[in-house]
Amino acid sequence: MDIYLNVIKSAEKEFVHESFSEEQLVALSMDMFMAGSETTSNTLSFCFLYLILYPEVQKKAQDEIDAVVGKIRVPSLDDRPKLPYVECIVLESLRMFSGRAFTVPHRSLKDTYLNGYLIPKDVTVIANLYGCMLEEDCGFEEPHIFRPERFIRDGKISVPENLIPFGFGKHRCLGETLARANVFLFIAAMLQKFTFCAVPQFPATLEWLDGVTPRTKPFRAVIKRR
Ligand code: HEM
Repeated sequence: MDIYLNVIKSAEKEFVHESFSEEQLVALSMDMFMAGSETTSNTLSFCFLYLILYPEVQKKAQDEIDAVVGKIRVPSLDDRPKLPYVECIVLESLRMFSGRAFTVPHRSLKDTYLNGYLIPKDVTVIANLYGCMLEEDCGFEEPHIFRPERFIRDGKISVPENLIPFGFGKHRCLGETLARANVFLFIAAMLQKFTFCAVPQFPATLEWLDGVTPRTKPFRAVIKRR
């Protein structure tokens, strides 16, 4: 923001591209809020829906948080390397959210061959994230099961190359670091203090809604203080 404002101010002194204007800055700020808030909150909705449906995952994360952080101080980003299971819940939640989506549309700038297929100039190109992360033969074993352990190999976190919840290439999501940190802190802080349980009269289902980004259908939970 500061850099952008400085560039606008310097326009009086030197040539600056016309797209640097206050109007453009407002539009960009809106883009950041829209791209950042809905995606992060919908990832968290999928996360908590799955945690209710998979209580054993929740218990394992709580055991890890209790052992590393304890119950008094709030988890911080410094705890991240010591909470690999929570980190894997973040990855699995991103897979479940983004795996129900497509990337934003792009345009091919010139005739391009990809795996022998011609993609002509000026064609709209959209990557199918569902095909990469949730479809039956996408490379993840039993892709519809919420299984954070799938990312642990020989005791270490190992991320397969088709886990691409933030897209890939030049226009890969620029908010990835912020989003992953936020989702991690939210999950760790919530599970440290609360347990999320299903409500027998209103069983949660994996039905979801399409929109700008995918979201869960509203569901109920009993939240118990630990
Ligand atoms: C869990 C959270 C998030 C997910 C899953 C996510 C996912 C994505 C995906 C899939 C794309 C499209 C990439 C492509 O077309 O190849 C994208 C683009 C983008 N994201 Fe995110 N995003 C998240 C959070 C954020 C946050 C927090 C911000 C900003 C603070 C943000 C800003 C953007 C912007 C500006 C683009 C367009 C990038 C470009 O076209 O160059 N995102 N995001």
